[in-house]
Amino acid sequence: MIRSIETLLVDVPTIRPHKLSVATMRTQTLVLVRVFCEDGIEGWGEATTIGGLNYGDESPESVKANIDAHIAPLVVGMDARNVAAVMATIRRVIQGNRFAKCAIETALMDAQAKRLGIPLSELLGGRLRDALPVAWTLASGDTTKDIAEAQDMLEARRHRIFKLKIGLRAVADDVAHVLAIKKALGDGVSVRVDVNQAWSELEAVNAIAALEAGGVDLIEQPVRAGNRAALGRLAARFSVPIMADEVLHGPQDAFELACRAQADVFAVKIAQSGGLVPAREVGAIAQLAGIALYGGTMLEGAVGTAASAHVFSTFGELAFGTELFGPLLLTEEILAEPLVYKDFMLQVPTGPGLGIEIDKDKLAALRRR
Ligand SMILES: O=C(O)C[C@H]1C=CC(=O)O1
Ligand SMILES: [Mn+2]
Repeated sequence: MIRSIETLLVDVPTIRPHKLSVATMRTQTLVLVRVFCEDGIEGWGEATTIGGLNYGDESPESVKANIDAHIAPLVVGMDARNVAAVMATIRRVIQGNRFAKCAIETALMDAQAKRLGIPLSELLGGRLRDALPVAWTLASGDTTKDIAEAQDMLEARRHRIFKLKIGLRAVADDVAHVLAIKKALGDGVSVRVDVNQAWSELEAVNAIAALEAGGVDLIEQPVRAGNRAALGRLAARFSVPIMADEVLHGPQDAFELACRAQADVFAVKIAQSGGLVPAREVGAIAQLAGIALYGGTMLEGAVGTAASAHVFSTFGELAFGTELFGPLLLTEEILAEPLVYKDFMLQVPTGPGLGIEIDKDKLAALRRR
């Protein structure tokens, strides 16, 4: 039985300012959810977003308030061992709130997998890989600093895929910034851009032509999420793959984008999808439609990152790798044993549940009062 649900906000400074077209992050607010079950087992989930309400339509505070006031009272007392039934009730009764739903589903699945003594990935059909390629995002706002940062990552064998955050400056300046980085890093390194919806279709046409010619190998959400037709026209026009991110809020969007061939690649995010099972469904739709997969992040900490890793480990095809570097952007570690990043990959945890152990003293010291 689900005995109680606790929600925590944890503000952690980032290692440097992280500049997106929609926000400059200096701290990240982790939204953590802990489900206590009658049998003594507890599960953890996460509903972290980016930049308050700058990125998505749920904020850390709204997630906490809505879980505390609406979701927890709905499910306390239900059978914790029947995760599907609990989630079906939540999805029937609660509108929207995809991040909150994801955190609850993660915590319930963490608890259930611990109960069964298996890694969470095995509740989702089973893993096909034990390690995932991990991109790093260059977003210091400064070309020279970004190049130096990328070179350090290459040398440390931590990342060899780089995603550049653009869309804040004039288009020509952004293009020059990207091409300078691509030139400095060379052919063996994958350079991609994430525009976070900042361009008009016309700006996108001109910029993508230059980026494609310069060897950039992926263009993420160049135009606003509401303009799916423009995304589809860009996907048809260019050979460099166009990736859907903000437009993709779960299986229904995945289905519609796939039907209209409006993206070449899906950035699958567990929270944006509304949970771990819906994220698996987004992956299944992509695979049926011949759309390539990328494992995305909302810059979650260790809990959401581990949960994402379990989901992405079940994907048969993951052509563009992942960007599960969230914990590495933070100045504080909240796990007793950090997640393992080595040889350009994140190791998918192998222990029961999420396979992580929270440092509770650390959390107690960091949580918002
Ligand atoms: O993809 C996004 O839009 C959000 C996020 C992912 C990596 C990063 O730096 O920001
Ligand atoms: Mn993105």
